[in-house]
Amino acid sequence: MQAFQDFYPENVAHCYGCGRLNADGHQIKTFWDGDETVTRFQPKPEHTAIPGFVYGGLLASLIDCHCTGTAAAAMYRAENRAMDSLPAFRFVTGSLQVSYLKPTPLGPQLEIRGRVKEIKGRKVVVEATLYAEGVATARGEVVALQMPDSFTA
Ligand SMILES: CCCCCCCCCCCCCCCC(=O)SCCNC(=O)CCNC(=O)[C@H](O)C(C)(C)COP(=O)(O)OP(=O)(O)OC[C@H]1O[C@@H](n2cnc3c(N)ncnc32)[C@H](O)[C@@H]1OP(=O)(O)O
Repeated sequence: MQAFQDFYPENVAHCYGCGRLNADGHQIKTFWDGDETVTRFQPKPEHTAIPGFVYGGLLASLIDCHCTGTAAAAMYRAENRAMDSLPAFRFVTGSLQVSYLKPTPLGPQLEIRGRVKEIKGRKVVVEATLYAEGVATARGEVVALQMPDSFTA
């Protein structure tokens, strides 16, 4: 099954968090699960904050890219379009808010689940919860905006 990120056009597929063409990046993969979206990610030992626990910046990055991917997929769904149809929707982060609820243990695979809160014009608001072994350890919200033309290099 193809992930949302597998549909990103080449010129927006280098993001450190989600770009499939960024060999050194996280290359997250996000899928629909009913009305929710899900990403699973295995942190590495170098993603340490305090020994035994995951660095919060990584968690923010996972939530960020999970939500921008969800925003793009949700816009396709709202318009009843296939994700490989043109023109492509491209989203960037307007704002990213993260609350760290509990320390996130380093070791288990993490699961991020997202839900679309609002679609309005070029804006999609997505909320996400990050779980370690079924326990919610972080929660976030992203305001994703369709990328203006000025963003392309
Ligand atoms: C699946 C198939 C694939 C298809 C293909 C997909 C490609 C998918 C590529 C992904 C690629 C990786 C993405 C990674 C995530 C980053 O790491 S992206 C990098 C970090 N983000 C940035 O650098 C963004 C920099 N900021 C900007 O470029 C501009 O400020 C923005 C965010 C585009 C907004 O500017 P704008 O479009 O002129 O916004 P504007 O028209 O003023 O406002 C529109 C609405 O958004 C709201 N808004 C605007 N800015 C903000 C803000 N900063 N905070 C909150 N709300 C805001 C406004 O209040 C307004 O809301 P309403 O009044 O309509 O309710």
